[in-house]
Amino acid sequence: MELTINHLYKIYDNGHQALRDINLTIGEGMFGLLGPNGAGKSTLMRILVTLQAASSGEVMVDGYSLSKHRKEIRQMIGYLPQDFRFFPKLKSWEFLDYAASLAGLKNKKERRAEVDRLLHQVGLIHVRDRFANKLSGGMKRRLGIAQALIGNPRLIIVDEPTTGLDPEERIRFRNILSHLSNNGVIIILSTHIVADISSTCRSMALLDEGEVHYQGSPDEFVNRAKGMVWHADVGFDELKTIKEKYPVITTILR
Ligand SMILES: Nc1ncnc2c1ncn2[C@@H]1O[C@H](COP(=O)(O)OP(=O)(O)OP(=O)(O)O)[C@@H](O)[C@H]1O
Repeated sequence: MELTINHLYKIYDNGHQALRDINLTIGEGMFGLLGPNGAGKSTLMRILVTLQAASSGEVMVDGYSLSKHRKEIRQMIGYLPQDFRFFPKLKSWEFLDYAASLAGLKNKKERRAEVDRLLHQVGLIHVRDRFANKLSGGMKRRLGIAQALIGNPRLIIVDEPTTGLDPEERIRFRNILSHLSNNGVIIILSTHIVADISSTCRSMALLDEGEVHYQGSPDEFVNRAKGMVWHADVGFDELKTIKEKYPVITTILR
């Protein structure tokens, strides 16, 4: 299983160039995509899951071309979008059951078994009867990843799943992904948070203003940055000034 991105560009209708000549080769395991707000991470992810077309360039997944074999590639994909919402008034298991039936699991008994397997996998079996929109933030993200796992996808794309989670839930979520990544699948994790990547990903890319600025191992990335990285809580105006003076690796909106 391999994903290759060659000379990918995205220019929005308003002329904004969101991706510029992206070239990446991503193998099995967990791949981290790091970058500040507006770097182009979600744009890249939406292109990879076929929700949005690139302006030019090519993506190959396991020998299939994204432009020519959308159907085949869609069958391989599990996706947790950044702004994932649940239907109100559905219990956790009902939500997954509905998502599984949309995904083509017609047999009711098999579907129920699959739903319980997924709930176990993400540590939510004890809240299977709780309404999905009443779960904690971390539980909601785990239910989101459970829906992304329906049909055993081989390419799992997760867009900023840990933003806003407390440290314990963040680690729990990372561990679920890390565990999944040992099964011959590709997991692409987009995040603002360096620790999400350094603790779990085999390789990574740093994206900023639509361009790849680093590609390689998280260890090397952290080593290169040692002694040169600062953390600061700043307002929008101050951030502008800082950006003019220093390279900003990542930003988190509070
Ligand atoms: N539909 C659109 N039309 C025009 N510009 C867009 C559109 N969607 C996104 N953009 C712009 O493209 C750039 C990249 O956006 P994108 O959402 O991919 O960034 P991101 O790295 O995911 O940021 P965040 O972490 O804030 O979600 C941003 O400057 C954004 O304003």
